[in-house]
Amino acid sequence: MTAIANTGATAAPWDAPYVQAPVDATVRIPASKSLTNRYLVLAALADGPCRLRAPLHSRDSRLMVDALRALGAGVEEVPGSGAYGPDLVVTPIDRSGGSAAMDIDCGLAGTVMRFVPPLAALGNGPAVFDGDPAARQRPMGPTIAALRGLGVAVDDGGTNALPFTVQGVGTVAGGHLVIDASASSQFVSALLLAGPAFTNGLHLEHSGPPVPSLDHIRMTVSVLRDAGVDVDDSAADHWIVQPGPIRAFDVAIEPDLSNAGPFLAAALATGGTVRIPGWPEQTTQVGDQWRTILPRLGAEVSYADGVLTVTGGAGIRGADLADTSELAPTAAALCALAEEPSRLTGIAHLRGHETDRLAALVTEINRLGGDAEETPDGLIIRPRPLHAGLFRSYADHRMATAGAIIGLAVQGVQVEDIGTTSKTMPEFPELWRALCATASSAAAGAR
Ligand SMILES: O=C(O)C1=C[C@@H](OP(=O)(O)O)[C@@H](O)[C@H](O)C1
Ligand SMILES: C=C(OP(=O)(O)O)C(=O)O
Repeated sequence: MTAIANTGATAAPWDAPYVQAPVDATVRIPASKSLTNRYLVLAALADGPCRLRAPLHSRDSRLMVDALRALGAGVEEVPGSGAYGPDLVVTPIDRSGGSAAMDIDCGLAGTVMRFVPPLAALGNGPAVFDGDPAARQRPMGPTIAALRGLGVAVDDGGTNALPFTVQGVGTVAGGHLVIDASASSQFVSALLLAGPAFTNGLHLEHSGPPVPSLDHIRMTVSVLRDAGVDVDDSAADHWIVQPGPIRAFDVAIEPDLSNAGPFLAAALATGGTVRIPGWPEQTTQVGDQWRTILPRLGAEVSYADGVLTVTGGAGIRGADLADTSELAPTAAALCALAEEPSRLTGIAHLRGHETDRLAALVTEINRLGGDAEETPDGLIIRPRPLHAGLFRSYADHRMATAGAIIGLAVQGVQVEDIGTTSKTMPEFPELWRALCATASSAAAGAR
């Protein structure tokens, strides 16, 4: 397994397929980034070997695998039945042994830069964390402050950001800890995942403006409970994790419902139909919100026998959408093609994602002639005809896929650095081509 470097913007721009007939496609989506990387972390701390079936194989998951290997976990690829690569068998970290200094490359993965430092604190010896240039811009202060609050030395050269060194001393006492997680839910998830391995467990309290992306914290609590960990999240902004073993597990990873978004969006952008098999009936993934978001934008959505089917109508409606978290760039692309104004709220923290997504979306939609505006906590997007041009990605996979969605309906859109989709879905260009091919076989001018 080799690390995938970010491709940067050096490759030639990608001609986004422009589709003149409705798509009619069934798309099998690769596994969830958020679930894969949570299960990898839990497996590294578990009380025995664990198996991840049909996991994600992307840049972010490989960075996590490499980080856990550096900390002493064994991760082996074994044949499985997933469509997108082997299963993973993880042998947990042996925490009784010493370890040498290690380097952890976080790339641009929030899950690696936030979830792994608490594990390094439980290790022995220094761990140096760094990542892509853009990673050094992402908020890390609450992770650094939390570790210090737990008695772990962190040397960040005074920057409150990557790069930094965590001095693992083998054990973390845990106990009550107050953090401000208003910039990212990942600050909470990271500490909860390591909490059962702290000697006294963890009582984590958030103090500050609201925590975003609460679905992702519910996912963390759910995977911990499934592994036998006692977590009390009954009081808002408090999470109490009892110390104890993380039970070894064998789990099949759900498809990434956030990454299903651009494909489902193609149904609206072309007036076609897209079916996603393997859609879980019950899930903690934020992407399940597509079932409620897309009808508000004018789609028909139905679910039967594990297949989500989305059919677009004659046009795209506008909507007010709150707390869309990582779904926002995809939703914004649809809103840019809509016939009515839309407002996205509750996403101020997207300024600290792979790039400042609010600024990036406004710049790129407006560069194509659109009418998008930043608000303190989101975006307003008004209808205005778009034209051909370059849609820049800012090393952000969801910006690249937003450009692809717009390109379906606007002739002559090029996307800079489509390879950046390898962060969570290396198969994107190939799956998108296959999706678009279902339209070219239909009668041109059918829309
Ligand atoms: O825990 C996770 O897996 C994630 C949490 C969210 O982070 P934020 O809370 O920073 O939005 C989400 O946007 C990110 O893509 C994945
Ligand atoms: C915000 C995202 O990623 P990360 O896990 O790097 O925070 C995302 O995938 O939209």
